[in-house]
Amino acid sequence: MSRLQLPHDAKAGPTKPEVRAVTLDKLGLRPTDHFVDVGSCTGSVTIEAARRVRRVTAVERKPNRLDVTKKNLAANEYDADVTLREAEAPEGLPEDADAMFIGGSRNFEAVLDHAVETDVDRIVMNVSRVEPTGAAIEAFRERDLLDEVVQMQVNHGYELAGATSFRSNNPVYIIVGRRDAGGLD
Ligand SMILES: C[S@@+](CC[C@H](N)C(=O)[O-])C[C@H]1O[C@@H](n2cnc3c(N)ncnc32)[C@H](O)[C@@H]1O
Repeated sequence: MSRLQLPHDAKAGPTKPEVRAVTLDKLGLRPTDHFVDVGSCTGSVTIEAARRVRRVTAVERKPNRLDVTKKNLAANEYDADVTLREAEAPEGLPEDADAMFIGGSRNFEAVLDHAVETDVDRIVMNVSRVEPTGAAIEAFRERDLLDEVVQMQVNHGYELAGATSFRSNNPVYIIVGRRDAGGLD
């Protein structure tokens, strides 16, 4: 398939390509999965998942951002059946998801409760600020979901005085959860 295209922009996205790559790897998506993207925004994760699984539900609370998800989906090739829902999760979440990405952190505890109640197998949440990261790790731990926490910092090279220097992006914390996880090693 062609490279991911995101011709339409939205303020809070996209999840950066390198972070997406690790996030998708940790989600361990399978062709038979129903995947749910909480806070789809530009749709970058929705589209990547739609190329890997049979069914995707994208939930976004802001109508203008859900519209960006829709337009960016239209600019890409994918095979999945994709449902777009304008809602603030846990509202709008399906009852039969296998894997969930939480890119939007509002109500994340209630979202995790829904995931536990509906037996979601794999959950990944990305957070960039430190205090909410701590609260999210604790929420995963309390629900026996916590499997791994990855801190990721990406630096991109640029030319400086005829040589290469690096510009750093802010670090991102990738919290990886699995049903009945045993906690961190
Ligand atoms: C950091 S952005 C996610 C970026 C997205 N993964 C992308 O690649 O464009 C977070 C998004 O989640 C949405 N959001 C936050 N909490 C939400 C919730 N509980 N339900 C639905 N959307 C939510 C915000 O409106 C925002 O668009």
